[in-house]
Amino acid sequence: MSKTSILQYLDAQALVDAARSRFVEVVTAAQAERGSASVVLTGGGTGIALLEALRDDSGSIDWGKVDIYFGDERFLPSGDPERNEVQASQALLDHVDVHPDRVFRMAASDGPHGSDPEVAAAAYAQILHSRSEGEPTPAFDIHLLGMGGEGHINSLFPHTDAVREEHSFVVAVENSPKPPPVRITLTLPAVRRAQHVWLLVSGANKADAVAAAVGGADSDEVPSAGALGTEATVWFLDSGAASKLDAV
Ligand SMILES: O=C(O)[C@H](O)[C@@H](O)[C@H](O)[C@H](O)COP(=O)(O)O
Repeated sequence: MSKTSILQYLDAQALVDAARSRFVEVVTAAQAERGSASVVLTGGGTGIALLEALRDDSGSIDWGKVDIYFGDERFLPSGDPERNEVQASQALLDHVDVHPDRVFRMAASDGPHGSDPEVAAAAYAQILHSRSEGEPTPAFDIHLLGMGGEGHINSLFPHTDAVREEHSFVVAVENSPKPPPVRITLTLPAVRRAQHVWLLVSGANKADAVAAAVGGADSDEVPSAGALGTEATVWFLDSGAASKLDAV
């Protein structure tokens, strides 16, 4: 059973700094052990802030030996500033020596798989399978996650087919309550393939969802409750996001 840790920080900056140094630790340890690492990036303000922090101080990470995946993507034309991969590139990927063949972006709506998000989702699932020697996906070293105020992670929102998906590892979402409406997302089975699942959550508006998830809510109600790593699940919280947790 994976261990869940709840780490509280004064503010979002301290949260991001702590996550950055742990990210460097885990990735460099994976590279020392097997020569490479695999990480899943997330969109959203806190997730992107972590990428910016890594750009400024990524320690001894050999970025050319990191496989980079995305937890979800807004299904928009390539280059659209709303796309997570565009924001991740501006924050980090354009500034470090990633290997272009080891960055796995989810398709754009004007990409090679056309305008059908289901086709694009299936194509990404195939990429994950092709990178994992017979397994459905790689055993990602780290899956980064932001969380919305109602507990969504990636593009998995409460009471949806996507959050209830138990078999597919990548699905299309066509009615996201968080704009834009059409997205591609890893599912909970995919999130749970990661050794380390990290939730980066800042703001008092998320405190209820944090308390519910940590308190054992059902993932259909609070999707982040279903985000569990095979080795460890870590909640990186600022004081606002942690403000509804019972005093220890
Ligand atoms: O594509 C997305 O929108 C993100 O993947 C989404 O899951 C995000 O992480 C949360 O909405 C939290 O976003 P903030 O950190 O900006 O609140």
